[in-house]
Amino acid sequence: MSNKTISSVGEFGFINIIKKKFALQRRNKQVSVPIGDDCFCFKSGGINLCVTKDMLVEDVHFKKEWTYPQELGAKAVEVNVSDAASMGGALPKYIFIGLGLPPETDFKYVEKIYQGIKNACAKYKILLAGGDSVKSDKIIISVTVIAVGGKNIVQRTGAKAGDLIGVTNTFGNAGAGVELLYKYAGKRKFNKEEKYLIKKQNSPQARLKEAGKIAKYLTSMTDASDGLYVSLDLIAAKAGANIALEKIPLSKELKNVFKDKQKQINLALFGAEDFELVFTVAKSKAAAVKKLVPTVSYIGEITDSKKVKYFYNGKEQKIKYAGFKHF
Ligand SMILES: Nc1ncnc2c1ncn2[C@@H]1O[C@H](COP(=O)(O)OP(=O)(O)O)[C@@H](O)[C@H]1O
Ligand SMILES: Cc1ncc(C[n+]2csc(CCOP(=O)(O)OP(=O)(O)O)c2C)c(N)n1
Ligand SMILES: [Mg+2]
Repeated sequence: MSNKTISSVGEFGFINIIKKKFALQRRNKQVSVPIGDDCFCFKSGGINLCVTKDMLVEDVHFKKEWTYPQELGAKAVEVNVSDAASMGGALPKYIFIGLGLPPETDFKYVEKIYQGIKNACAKYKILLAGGDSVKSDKIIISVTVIAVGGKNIVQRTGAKAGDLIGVTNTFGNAGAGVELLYKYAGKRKFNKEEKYLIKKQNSPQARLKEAGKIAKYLTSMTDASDGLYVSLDLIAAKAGANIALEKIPLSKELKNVFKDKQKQINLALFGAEDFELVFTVAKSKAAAVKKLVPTVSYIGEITDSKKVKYFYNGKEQKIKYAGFKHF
């Protein structure tokens, strides 16, 4: 036994250790996308089934004072549907809900979480298939979604030099929302633009339809749960990329509430939880993708430099990771 802590190993370090430990077990012909992508996919009866799990934990992903329980239930579903969307619009079919609840939790509160889960499941035609319920110190919602992959499964890997890097919509809103909540919740009222940013934090919407429309054109894709910077590292780091920071789309609300340009860029790169898709596409197909999903912006290009380089109006900027860390 070593005396290392999980913090010193880090989230990604820990996942890599697990991947290695189970390497032999993964050599299986049915597996089409192994551990390490947004979903695990395996072939069954000629179709690809895609499975994903994401959790929401009180005081890590939300605070009870900041979020309605309905929003929480719906968000727990949306963040998982977002992982299915990232595989090229895999259609979510079944959901399992693991709940950890402090015994003194108001029953009405739990019912409202389930109302949120039900609303989101109805939106995507997902069937509740089971779960587990246990006592815990904090509220935990652990969701597993099983989805049916489309004809084109899109993985995080696959980007080629010369491909354009696209995003489905604006970045930084959800991070801005949570920053406002930390600073001002319970202290003062929020204005309309601030409320817009907070809504983006509490009620993210998976880009499932968009993903399905454009999947056949894409060479790689992921969803930006950990922020645009991490997503770009995931899809581009092995090849390399040049990113034009001034091209990252920002909402007018973000620009009005946070006037400083550098702050806007930091929120876009490191704010996280926007659940927009980040993808790559051959240049010749980029216009077709934009036509299908008009909110798409192209923010850079894949290179063969093995590094993600950032530029602002052509001038290179050194950017260091400054985002959320679980451990
Ligand atoms: N505790 C764990 N045990 C096994 N696999 C894990 C664990 N945590 C994360 N993973 C896997 O590591 C990969 C990356 O996880 P994560 O960064 O959470 O992805 P996502 O942002 O799509 O939720 C995924 O394949 C996920 O299933
Ligand atoms: C109370 C509170 N504090 C901090 C945050 C910010 N936050 C929590 S988790 C997270 C990163 C994304 O969550 P994770 O569980 O890593 O998602 P995954 O990549 O697995 O989909 C961020 C930015 C928040 N949403 N709420
Ligand atoms: Mg996850």
